[in-house]
Amino acid sequence: MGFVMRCSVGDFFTRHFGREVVDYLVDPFIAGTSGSDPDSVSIRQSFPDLFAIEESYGSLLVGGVKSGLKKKRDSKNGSSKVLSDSTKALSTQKRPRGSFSFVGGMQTLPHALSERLDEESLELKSSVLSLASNQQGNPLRNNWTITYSKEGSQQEEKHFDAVILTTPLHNMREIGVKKDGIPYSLDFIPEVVYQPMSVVITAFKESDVKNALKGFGVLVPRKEQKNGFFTLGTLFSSSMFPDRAPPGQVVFTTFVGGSRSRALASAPFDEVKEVALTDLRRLVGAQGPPVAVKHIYWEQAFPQYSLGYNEFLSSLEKMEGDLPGLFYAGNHRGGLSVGKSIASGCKAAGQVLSMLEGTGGRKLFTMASNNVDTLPKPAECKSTT
Ligand SMILES: C=Cc1c2[nH]c(c1C)Cc1[nH]c(c(CCC(=O)O)c1C)Cc1[nH]c(c(C)c1CCC(=O)O)Cc1[nH]c(c(C)c1C=C)C2
Repeated sequence: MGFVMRCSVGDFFTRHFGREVVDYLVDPFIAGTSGSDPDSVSIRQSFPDLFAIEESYGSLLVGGVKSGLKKKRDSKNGSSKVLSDSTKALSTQKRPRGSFSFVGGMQTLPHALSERLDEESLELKSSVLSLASNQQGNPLRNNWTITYSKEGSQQEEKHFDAVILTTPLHNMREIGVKKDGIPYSLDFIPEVVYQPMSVVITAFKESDVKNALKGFGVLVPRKEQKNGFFTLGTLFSSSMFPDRAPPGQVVFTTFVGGSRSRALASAPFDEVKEVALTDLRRLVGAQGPPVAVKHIYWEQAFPQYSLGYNEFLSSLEKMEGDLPGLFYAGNHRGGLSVGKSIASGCKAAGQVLSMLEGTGGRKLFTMASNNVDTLPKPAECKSTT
């Protein structure tokens, strides 16, 4: 059981389908959904349905057939029995999938959120220096003290009933947490690996791109490095979201780096741009110079859902148990996507509300980042897909 719990996506698919499937199907999928690689990520987190089938039936084929038959039987009988955790995963109804964005890009979301907050509730360009909890007295009233400095100026202190933390965990270690005046060590929380990523956005004249840009984009298997392809993949951004390019132009978003090439992710602009343009020429037939190029480097773009992810989750639960009123949410709890991150935040907000219910508590501090440095401007918020 321990082996299955810590099994990687690569091991799992190699065992069931062989290494070629891993190299040419699973590897690009993992790169395109996390910037990681099949041998470093947990099967349990990445493919929970397949994990549950193997756990329940010992075989994907037998499990697939039996769970299919069971589903048929259940729907025939109108059965609404309480299901075990593993069979719940198998019977969960398909949710609609796909990418989404907003008119004006993803920044529209934080803009819209900031618009709804008054000035006093939103502290930007601030560094949190310490988080201190005082469990004596009424445990649910004002027992969190946040010390922070705004734009490097003098320290300020504020008191809250609850704190939702969404920073990467290494930020939290830097901040330092205290419980009843004594430092509370977070050393029991396993280290989280973050993938670095360079994102290169290029615009071309439509007439300079030979290939038809059908679908989401293109993903590159790691094995293709031997043939001189060094990007992870490219999204056809203006095919997915037409408002991203003016008429007569197309826009690509190319990803470089991740666990596949950490050093390349942080290479200088000219080098990363050349890698992106070389692949674009060969993959989509982009000719001539691009109309525009933009490069963004994210030192810690995505947290990796490593093999020990379950131990990581247990340690978060221990921390929240030890420090009542502190909740952890974000893209390393329950999924990387924007939708799952929003769901994680909503869940934490719900937990705070139920904790405060009946206590008269009201004050809530959400620490979205230790390094927020731009004041978002309000913008229209419309879903495009
Ligand atoms: C090539 C690199 C990357 C591309 N997108 C991302 C990277 C690292 C980032 C990313 N894409 C998705 C997620 C959310 C994953 C999740 O937890 O749900 C993240 C962090 C979504 C996604 N991207 C692709 C698929 C199939 C999905 C899942 C969609 C769904 O759940 O329905 C494929 C894909 N990603 C990229 C390309 C070029 C591509 C396919 C052509 C770029």
